Amino acid sequence: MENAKAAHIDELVRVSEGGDSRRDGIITDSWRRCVSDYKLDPTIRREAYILPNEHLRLHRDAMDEFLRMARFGLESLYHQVAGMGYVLLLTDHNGITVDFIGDPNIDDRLRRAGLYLGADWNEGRAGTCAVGTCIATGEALTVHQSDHFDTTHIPLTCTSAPIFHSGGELAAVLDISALRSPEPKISQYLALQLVRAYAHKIETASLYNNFRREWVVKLSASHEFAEVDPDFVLALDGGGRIIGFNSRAARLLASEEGGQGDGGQASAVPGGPDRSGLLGRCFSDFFDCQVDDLVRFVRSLPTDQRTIRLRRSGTPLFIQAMPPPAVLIPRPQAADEPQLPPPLRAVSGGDPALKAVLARAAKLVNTRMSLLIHGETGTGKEHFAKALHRSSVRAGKPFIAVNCAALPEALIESELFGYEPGSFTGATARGKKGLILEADGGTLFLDEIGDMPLSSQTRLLRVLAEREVTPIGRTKAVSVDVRVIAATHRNLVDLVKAGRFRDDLYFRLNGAVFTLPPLRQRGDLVWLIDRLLAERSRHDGVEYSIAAPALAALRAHSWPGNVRELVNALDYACAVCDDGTIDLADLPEPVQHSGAFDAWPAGDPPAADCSRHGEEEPAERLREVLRRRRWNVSAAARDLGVDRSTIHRQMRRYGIVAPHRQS
Ligand SMILES: Nc1ncnc2c1ncn2[C@@H]1O[C@H](COP(=O)(O)OP(=O)(O)OP(=O)(O)O)[C@@H](O)[C@H]1O
Repeated sequence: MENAKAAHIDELVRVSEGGDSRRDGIITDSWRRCVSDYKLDPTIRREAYILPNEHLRLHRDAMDEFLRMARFGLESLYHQVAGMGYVLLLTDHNGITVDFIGDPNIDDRLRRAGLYLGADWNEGRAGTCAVGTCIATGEALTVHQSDHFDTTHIPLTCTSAPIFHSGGELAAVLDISALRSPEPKISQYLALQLVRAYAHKIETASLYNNFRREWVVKLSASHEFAEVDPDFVLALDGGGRIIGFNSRAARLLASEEGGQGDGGQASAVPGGPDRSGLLGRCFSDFFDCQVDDLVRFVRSLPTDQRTIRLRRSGTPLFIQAMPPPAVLIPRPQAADEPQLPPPLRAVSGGDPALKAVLARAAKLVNTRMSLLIHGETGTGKEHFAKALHRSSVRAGKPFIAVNCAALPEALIESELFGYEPGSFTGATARGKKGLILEADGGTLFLDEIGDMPLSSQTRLLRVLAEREVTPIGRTKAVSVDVRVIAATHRNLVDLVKAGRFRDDLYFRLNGAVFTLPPLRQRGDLVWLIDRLLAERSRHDGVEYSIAAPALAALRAHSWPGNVRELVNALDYACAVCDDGTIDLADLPEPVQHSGAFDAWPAGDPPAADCSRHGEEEPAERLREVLRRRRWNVSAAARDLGVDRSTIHRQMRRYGIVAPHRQS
């Protein structure tokens, strides 16, 4: 053994003085650095150095989030090599071991060898070693037995790979080491491939984590792997500029710049990723694809047809583009907004027309006045009536809803007013209380009141005027305390004119008329989608989210069935989507096909979609996105999942002018 050490020192001295060596160049270069740069003396043995706990804590704290994220990668790798005598180390960019997994049965031996938490493997202190030399070169490598500079470490075999931050700086080193191993260095070849693969996984996971709110482009030579395990990953800002990359992407683009076009062989370019040149460069400088075309790739093109080419080498790559998730932020209540009772506040996300309706309704919740709600089918008339009821002092009493259009004319009176036992043919022996009396103390909601027969209207009028009901077959009236809220999608004035609706009933009802806007005019569609999905998530125990193209299609749809249609569309989408993410293809056909991508670029959105009170909200939203993206139209288009021409058209429509174009 002593002879072996002496021979090792001889070799070190000879090589560091410029002599030949059969070792890898990366090892002999490191030996020479150790002697000339770090002034290490090969004849002096240095034991492994373990940092005191308080110093180690500082190193760990500095990379807390990264450590949490990398831990899963470490554990999966350890699982792969369990029982083979390996220890896993994760060091920071200084070579300090900040995480470690090893066999606790040999804890003491590992600690003595420096294969332990807190060990310092910087090349300047430990000499040539896998971690230190990996830090010095940016390369993955194996430092096997006598490759080590310091004779203390000669028994070890250590293999390391670098993990880079998304901007190219070294973040950490992943190392897999063993106290003993077979003599030939080739025995560590698989360890080298494994450690490279896991370093790549951790690096890419960290990139996804850092750029959750930006475009992430995944590229691979194989379409099957482009989604699940891409080689090359880039993060782009809204303007299509590169704001992050994994090291394979950096190597690929660096080699493309150098004209070598290595076709994506990740390890072909020595020296680690290009740390300076990529950030801020345009995606389209490197690929034959304008960044605006990325939108196309998140749509329904089959994965095996989603290819782009590197501009210089022409190498084809399969692409997957992940748009930023839709930003669904509930609007905070402005300080000057009137305080609404919570059930009424929950009806709107800030649509101006609806806000005015709710503010007026809040003042009337506890009056005895009858109310009339007008609005297209599915606009939420009953929903609003319930919110009024829940906001009132009657909240603890019944809310009885009657659909006048669904009740047969012959039954409407007996259902509403009730009857005495045996008062008419077909009457039950026990009689019936009637819905109006059922609602005593509470609210009676008469849906589709325009369909109520004239005779019933007369009796209803009496209930409203005299606050009493006379059940069929009874002579004496029963007093009743109900708040009547009626609703209709019809024009009651036209019905009055046609003699089909009593004018005195109309006048009694129309003291307080609320008109609910159709969904296509509401400016709080995104809020409503968010709210409905949150409800659904709570109900199903699944966290639903919505992809930008799907959101764009929902925005572009004209919603003839109003909120009911939206509820149904989202129910359907939640049922068919995978992993809780609603994509364009998960929406019902009619919604998909009136989506922004199909309908808007060809022409303006339907004029009816933006009538007066609906306009403020989308205009403000568009202005906000443009401001956030510093008036970069392409970036705003990508955020909203539409194309640039749509944004320009919408800007003209709402009179929005970028500050640098204002005269
Ligand atoms: N603001 C809202 N928030 C959540 N869900 C809503 C909202 N408004 C309406 N809905 C839902 O939309 C659907 C239709 O609402 P509702 O039945 O109240 O409409 P309507 O105008 O009374 O319909 P119709 O005229 O056909 O009777 C219901 O499932 C309701 O729960």
